[in-house]
Amino acid sequence: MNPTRRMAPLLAPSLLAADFGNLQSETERLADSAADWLHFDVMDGRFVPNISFGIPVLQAVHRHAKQPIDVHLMIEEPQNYLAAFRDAGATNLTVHYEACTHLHRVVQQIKQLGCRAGVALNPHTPVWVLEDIAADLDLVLVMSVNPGFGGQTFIPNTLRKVAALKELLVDSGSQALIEIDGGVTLDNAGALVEAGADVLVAGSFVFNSADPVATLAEMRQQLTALTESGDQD
Ligand SMILES: O=C(CO)[C@H](O)[C@H](O)COP(=O)(O)O
Repeated sequence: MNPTRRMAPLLAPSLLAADFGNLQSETERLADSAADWLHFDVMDGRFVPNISFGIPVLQAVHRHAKQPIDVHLMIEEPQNYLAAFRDAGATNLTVHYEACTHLHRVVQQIKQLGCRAGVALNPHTPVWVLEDIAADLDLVLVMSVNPGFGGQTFIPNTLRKVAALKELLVDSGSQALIEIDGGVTLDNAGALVEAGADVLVAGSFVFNSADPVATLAEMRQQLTALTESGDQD
């Protein structure tokens, strides 16, 4: 086996782009899809200029979900809500670097709750800020749009950033997964995986398509083919 080969990425459709009037059926139809995680975007109108949904909605989604729920907290003072989100069904809890003065403490709190600990970086935040905490992380979420809204255009600099992050994680001996969030489509997914992405979040591309389950299957098929062809190198 080629030691540098890429694994097919995990797929995490973002429920931000789902039909909120039918969240039960939206969640249930993903149950047997190619989705590995369900991505759940929490926005507070303070850290980001938009409000989405919170703890009671996560509880409701969790009742109908088969996949682990990947909770992305785009909120200020996330440390005050971690246990509530864990109790509501979060498997992964990702907080923003830019929202945490005491990031190390918050990461330890997430781990003590038994969740995977993730840290998200806004597009302007360089990856080197994670140098001294990388080894403690399970997940680094790279925002490839400015957080707050679905349906935005992918920021191309993300590719360079993912490659730099991959190098930092390897140098730190960190096993953290690299997750990309914002504007992900089949046009950029392959390049992201080549750069080092392990998890792809996709909202509009999946839910605005005619058949979200078929779109996820197509993503899975194309990205698996890409990673398998890398095996022959
Ligand atoms: O975190 C987010 C916005 O802050 C969304 O998860 C992200 O934008 C995914 O949506 P889309 O694929 O439509 O860009």
